[in-house]
Amino acid sequence: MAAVTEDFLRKCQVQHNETLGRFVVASRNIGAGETVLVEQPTLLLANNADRRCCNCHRLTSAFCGQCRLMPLCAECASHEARDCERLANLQLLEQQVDQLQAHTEVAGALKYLLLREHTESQAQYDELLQMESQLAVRRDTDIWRHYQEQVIAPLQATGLLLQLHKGADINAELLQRLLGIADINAYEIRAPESGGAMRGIYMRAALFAHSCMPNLVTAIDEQRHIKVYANRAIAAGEILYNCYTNILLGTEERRHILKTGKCFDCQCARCLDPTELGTHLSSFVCSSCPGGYIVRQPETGVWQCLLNAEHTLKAEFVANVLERAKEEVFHARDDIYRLELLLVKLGRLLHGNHYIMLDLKQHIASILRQILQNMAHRPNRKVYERKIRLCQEILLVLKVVAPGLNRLKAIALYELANTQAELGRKLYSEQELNAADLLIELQQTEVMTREALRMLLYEPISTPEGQLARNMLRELKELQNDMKALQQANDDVVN
Ligand SMILES: C[S@@+](CC[C@H](N)C(=O)[O-])C[C@H]1O[C@@H](n2cnc3c(N)ncnc32)[C@H](O)[C@@H]1O
Repeated sequence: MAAVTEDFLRKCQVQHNETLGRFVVASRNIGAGETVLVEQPTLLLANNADRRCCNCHRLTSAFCGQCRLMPLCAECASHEARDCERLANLQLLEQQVDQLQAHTEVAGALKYLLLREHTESQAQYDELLQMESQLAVRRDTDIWRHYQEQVIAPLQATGLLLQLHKGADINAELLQRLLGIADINAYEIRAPESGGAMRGIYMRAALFAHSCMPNLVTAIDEQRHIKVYANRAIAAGEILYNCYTNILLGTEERRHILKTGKCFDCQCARCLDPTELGTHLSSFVCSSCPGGYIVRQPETGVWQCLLNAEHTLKAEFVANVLERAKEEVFHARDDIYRLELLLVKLGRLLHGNHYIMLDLKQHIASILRQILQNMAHRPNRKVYERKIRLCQEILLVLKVVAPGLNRLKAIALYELANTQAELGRKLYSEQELNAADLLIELQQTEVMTREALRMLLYEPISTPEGQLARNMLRELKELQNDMKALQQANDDVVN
């Protein structure tokens, strides 16, 4: 595969303005689901503080026996030969090697620097240097000082830099720039171990601007190729937006992540609307007004009731409640009774759609899924109904903040469809539903499953969502067979 597919060149145009820096615009109409870009990573990096094998990317504490500077796990015999050879040729004393090995983040910086060591990768390095680093904003901040201590000082102290190509040019400023480029532009990608994360630098995919209501979806497959596709129809001239944060966080949290991690203030429609487009993902309950909700006014930062502006909350109180709520959610993890109690308790303070309430609901729904999958638990009707309700509540919010094709929405819809079908079958087997009623239930399941499948069709096959889409297709066929059999049974009864 070419580093960047033709799609990008045919459908996109890179522009520049004061606010966004470089950004991407659709140069022609793009249909929902249409691919905008498929790209290989230029660099794969461990998250700061993780040490990963530079060949297989598993966590490791071992180093390559040849170059001694790149992490290499016991199962991998070698890594990229030209890099290994280049590093092995450096004149370093044992204690200097020890010093470099002791600083985990040095390996990531070396990956950048190695690009400028080889003529074949010089162009990539030059292109990389054009990426946004937010050097001015990050200067003298905590992360700046951290990199100075953990990466720059060891590289300078050991004299390694001076042995590289035009080594005298590699000063602290250049290194901060390279490290900033990784922080500002990298995509989080799945690491080999379950639940682990690492980072990938994709030079074209990094150009998309951010919105909390994006018009793009990104998916990263097993080979770590990124695929970017439209989540809705996009007209020529529209800016293409990705979402750099979790879409189900509240405005203050999303903006905090964007400010501290990516160094900008998001001004999208969702961030500027105190009710978050009516979802109330950040709203508090007003204890004085029945049905009143307290929201943060973006211009003043004041937390005010929508029904009576004199009813306010102090920002410190809000921050305190949220901090304690997050702690309680964390401690209640996996305990469905504690989670349900917490939902009731927090529901007195937070809107039912508040992002912490949604997080709780997602936890409870996933525990219920496990209970329902294990028939030994003999779940009763209430368990099914509870899960159905939770899925519906989560979906209501997702439909607003993620109106187009969206993985989370697809999964929630599939969960809902499945649970409804299971409940229908259970009631039928207990003779509480007749064949005609079950048929109606299954017809609804079919509609929902098709809709969920439609949203996952564009996912690369080797992603978990791509696999889910395959399973859904199989289940849809089984469902259609069941429906035919039921229809037959029903017709026989009627005739
Ligand atoms: C991943 S880079 C995007 C490409 C970058 N604009 C460039 O010129 O290389 C992220 C940076 O783009 C800018 N940016 C992206 N989305 C933005 C937005 N919605 N509002 C303001 N700045 C944004 C910020 O400077 C941010 O640090």
